[in-house]
Amino acid sequence: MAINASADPPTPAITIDDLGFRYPKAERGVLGGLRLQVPAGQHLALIGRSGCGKSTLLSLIAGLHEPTTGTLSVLGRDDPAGRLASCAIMPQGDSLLPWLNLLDNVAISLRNRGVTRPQARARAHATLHQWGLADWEQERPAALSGGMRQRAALARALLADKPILLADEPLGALDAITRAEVQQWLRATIIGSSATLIMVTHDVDEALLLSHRVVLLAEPAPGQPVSTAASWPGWFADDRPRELLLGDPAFATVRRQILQSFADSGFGPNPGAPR
Ligand SMILES: Nc1ncnc2c1ncn2[C@@H]1O[C@H](COP(=O)(O)OP(=O)(O)OP(=O)(O)O)[C@@H](O)[C@H]1O
Repeated sequence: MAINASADPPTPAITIDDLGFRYPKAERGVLGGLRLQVPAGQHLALIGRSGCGKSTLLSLIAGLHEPTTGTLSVLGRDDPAGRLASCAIMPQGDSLLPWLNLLDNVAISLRNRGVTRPQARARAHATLHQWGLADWEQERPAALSGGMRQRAALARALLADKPILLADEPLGALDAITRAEVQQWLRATIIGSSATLIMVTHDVDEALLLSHRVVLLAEPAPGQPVSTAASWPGWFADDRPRELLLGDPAFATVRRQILQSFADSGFGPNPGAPR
């Protein structure tokens, strides 16, 4: 990941101003008064209680929904087609196609961009090789571990070569040990990507490890639409190994602050949520 070293402020890839959104026929809005700027190349982690609107926000950015109020632009385009054209989407789960082998699952991103089948397969093979998955490229997703599937899904999303990657709980289905391994691997792998990443996660450590900034979405008061409640710097630019970062007292302090803010945001429907 290139760190912007110039004195100029980084160009925003995504600008969200006073955004509100209500699903058709819903009694109340999901999001309201939301403001957010994501500089190009930044990794942003979105956290918030279940049902607070994180996936909805990703869909809005990708042009799959339209704001009810306010504005939202992606690389200067506010029309849905223009927003969608800039975004690769990694939905919850790995979303690999079960009837295709790994090679064709990854190659599909390039085929969608008009690349010929042989060329798409050659590039997919090179990527799978680079990511340690080439030995499994003829296997179907069901024959692979969860960690392998997630890596393949990420390879597919990155090969789409879009400037913005929207990932909805990309590691959510993994067990704790595999998840830690994939987090470490991801830190090393996406370091060279210039993509702007917006990632939803329920894991505060993961949010801090994989992002430059962590943003909490929460209701400002009970029953009100969710907005941006707070944000903290993330640790993605710190290249120390994951275990060292987790043991760093400064990291632990920010993690505590985030968990406290999360607890204080407990107006939502979660049973037993602290008030
Ligand atoms: N298609 C839809 N129509 C109506 N309401 C919806 C629709 N999709 C989501 N919602 C509602 O919008 C709210 C936000 O949902 P969303 O999936 O964005 O939350 P989330 O923060 O991503 O949740 P989670 O962390 O559990 O995945 C929820 O109350 C949900 O029930």
